[in-house]
Amino acid sequence: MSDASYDSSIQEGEAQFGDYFALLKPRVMTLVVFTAFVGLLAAPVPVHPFIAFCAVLFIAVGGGASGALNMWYDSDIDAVMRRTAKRPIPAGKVTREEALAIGLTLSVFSCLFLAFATNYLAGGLLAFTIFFYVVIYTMWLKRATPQNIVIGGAAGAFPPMIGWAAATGEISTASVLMFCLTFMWTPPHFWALALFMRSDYDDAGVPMLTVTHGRRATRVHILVYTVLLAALAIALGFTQVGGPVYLTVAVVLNALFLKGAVDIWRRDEDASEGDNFLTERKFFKLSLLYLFAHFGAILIEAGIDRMGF
Ligand code: HEM
Ligand SMILES: CC(C)=CCC/C(C)=C/CC/C(C)=C/COP(=O)(O)OP(=O)(O)O
Repeated sequence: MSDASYDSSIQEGEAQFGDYFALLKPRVMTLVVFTAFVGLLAAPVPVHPFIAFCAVLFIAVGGGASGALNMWYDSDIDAVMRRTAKRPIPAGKVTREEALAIGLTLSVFSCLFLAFATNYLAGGLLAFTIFFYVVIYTMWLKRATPQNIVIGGAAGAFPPMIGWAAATGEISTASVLMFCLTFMWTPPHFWALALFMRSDYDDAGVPMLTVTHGRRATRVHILVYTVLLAALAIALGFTQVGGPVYLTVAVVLNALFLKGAVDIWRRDEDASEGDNFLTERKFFKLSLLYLFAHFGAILIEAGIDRMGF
């Protein structure tokens, strides 16, 4: 369970708007929201621009709310890890109680508003996604098993399905395919970060794969998941979400991603310190471009379909 001991260091009135905003994990959520936006616009039904705007806004707020709840629960871990020690709660800017209140309030409002602005399925899916990230991943899996990312990754894969449901009121094959793409992408995305963050998870006692099975096994896992991801991503090119533009993007990016995974796999542990984990850092950055480009291509394909080409 989380420890609130450092809350005593909070000085009243110190928190600024930026500290509360940081609770929402805005940088991570930009790409999450983009995938939801693509899910919404790729759906083959016209959506009024104002409704589309509201839907994306409420999904963004719901995603942010789940980030605040994650920071509330994980404040003990965040205080120990270098990467997260400056977050608003461990930095003493925001109390755990404030983060909990903000997270719960925004969660309830975002789900209700999305349900009323679009439909109950979309609102329900958003609620389930928040529940999955906060309760299943953060409170349970993250501290329990090295498979935390593999199973918990489902949380981050739901947003395109939420967007699609907001537009259509349905779950369809196309939206499930988008889910699968993000789901398979999450483990290599995260394990690369775990590799170059080296001792962080070790210090915090979080059973990430790097900690429980070691760095060598993590490199092998990255390669295996990247091969599976490449097969899936290219196969999607021949489904209803794909087309020539998507296929071109998928072939190029999967070739680069596979090369990155092989470079990581071949890495000599002793060289790690010397080149400052450049290989892993590059792969992590490439993972962000990878998902952005695939979803961008899905959006272009939907636009081409709609124009009747
Ligand atoms: C459960 C699944 C996921 C895990 C465990 C995970 C883990 C992480 C972690 C630990 C970071 C570093 C964040 C930081 O230092 O604040 C990160 C960064 C990032 N993640 Fe993920 N991620 C997941 C899913 C996703 C998904 C689904 C997306 C987008 C669709 C995403 C997009 C990003 C982006 C854009 C960044 C870079 C943020 C920055 O520039 O600071 N992640 N991820
Ligand atoms: C719409 C909606 C509800 C979207 C949620 C999407 C989602 C689950 C994104 C996951 C993003 C993320 C930063 C995970 C970090 O894991 P972590 O919490 O272990 O990372 P940390 O160590 O940086 O806190």
